[in-house]
Amino acid sequence: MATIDVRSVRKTFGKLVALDDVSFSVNDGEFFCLLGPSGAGKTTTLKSIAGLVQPDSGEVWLGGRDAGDIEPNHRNLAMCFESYALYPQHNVFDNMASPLRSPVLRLPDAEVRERVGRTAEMLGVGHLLDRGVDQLSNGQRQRVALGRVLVRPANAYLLDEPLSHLDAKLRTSMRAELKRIAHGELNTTTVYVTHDYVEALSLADRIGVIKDGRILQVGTPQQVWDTPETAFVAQAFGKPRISFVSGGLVSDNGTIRFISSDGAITVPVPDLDTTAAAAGESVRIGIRPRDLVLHTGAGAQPEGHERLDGVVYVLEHLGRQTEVTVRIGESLVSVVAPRGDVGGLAVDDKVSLLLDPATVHVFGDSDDGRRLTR
Ligand SMILES: Nc1ncnc2c1ncn2[C@@H]1O[C@H](COP(=O)(O)OP(=O)(O)OP(=O)(O)O)[C@@H](O)[C@H]1O
Repeated sequence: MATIDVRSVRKTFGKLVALDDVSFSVNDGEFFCLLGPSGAGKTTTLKSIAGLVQPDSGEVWLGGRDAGDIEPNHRNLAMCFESYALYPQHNVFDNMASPLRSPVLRLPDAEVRERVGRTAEMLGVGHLLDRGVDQLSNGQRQRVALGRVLVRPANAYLLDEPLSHLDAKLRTSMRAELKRIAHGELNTTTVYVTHDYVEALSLADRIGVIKDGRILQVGTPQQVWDTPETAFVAQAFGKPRISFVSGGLVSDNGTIRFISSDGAITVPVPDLDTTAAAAGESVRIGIRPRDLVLHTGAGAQPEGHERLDGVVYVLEHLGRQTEVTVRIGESLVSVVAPRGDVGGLAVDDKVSLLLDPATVHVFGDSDDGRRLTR
């Protein structure tokens, strides 16, 4: 069983705490994405699993065995780190075959041919095996580099931003292929490091969100999107980003409402976790731009929706849609609207936003503020 258990791992470099009590488990065959900003500790976590970094404390278990007892080159993990190079003087076949011919594996020629052929087909470079790597496009080169990792028989793959050097278009197409491979032919435990939330949402079975060396949340893409545990996790997903408004909770005839600090925004909070928060508490609410509807006067207001009145602050066209940032009192709240709906709009025009209170996220009033809605 190629399970990976990271248990309370702490790693410091001098005074810097790179990993602070990091724990998570990856199931056999699972595709696990570690998502976080630069410097969060993603690579250090991967290197701790690989045995290339020695934790100060805590343990890594592989397949139910304490990896502290297993030398790094006996852990049977295939890794690809951000900066990998191909051998420019060799063709695609030899580049992909080299890990299999290494002293650790030394597979027989027939098996090398079979594995390289199969992996190259899987990555769409089967027709390029005889080609020199200096005659490949960037995207083809990236596939070959990934192929060098995936060709190896391994208990798990550790992939560190394997698509980061590709331009946006190639990234999107490689992401789609990786998704197909990860959930089809690959079927091997994988830890995939990225700072790109779209990559994590589209590839992962589960995502671990890491910041400042701490795991903030582990969950399926649906879970981290629907019920982010902290304000930081909420703003790590989605573009445009979730809008935050600070204020407090008040009791109003038995229901709890949120009121912004300047009193300009007030919405009921039907899903408040009353064991965690009560009236009088300072909080911030998060509203995702796609959970709002822009209302410009025409048409009836849907039942159960709150209406927030404001003025257009910024209009930004995103192809067929437009991000409209609306100023409501002192708060800025974004909404994404079909471009056709904003045709005549200009800065300072009066608009309303319609909001279903069930979509409002409530957090404690700081970046680390915990989720207070169920
Ligand atoms: N060998 C080292 N010596 C000193 N500090 C290090 C070392 N390796 C990592 N760090 C520091 O530890 C922290 C975590 O680094 P790490 O490379 O794990 O982050 P990351 O999330 O992978 O970032 P990025 O996305 O930029 O690669 C950073 O502050 C980094 O500067």
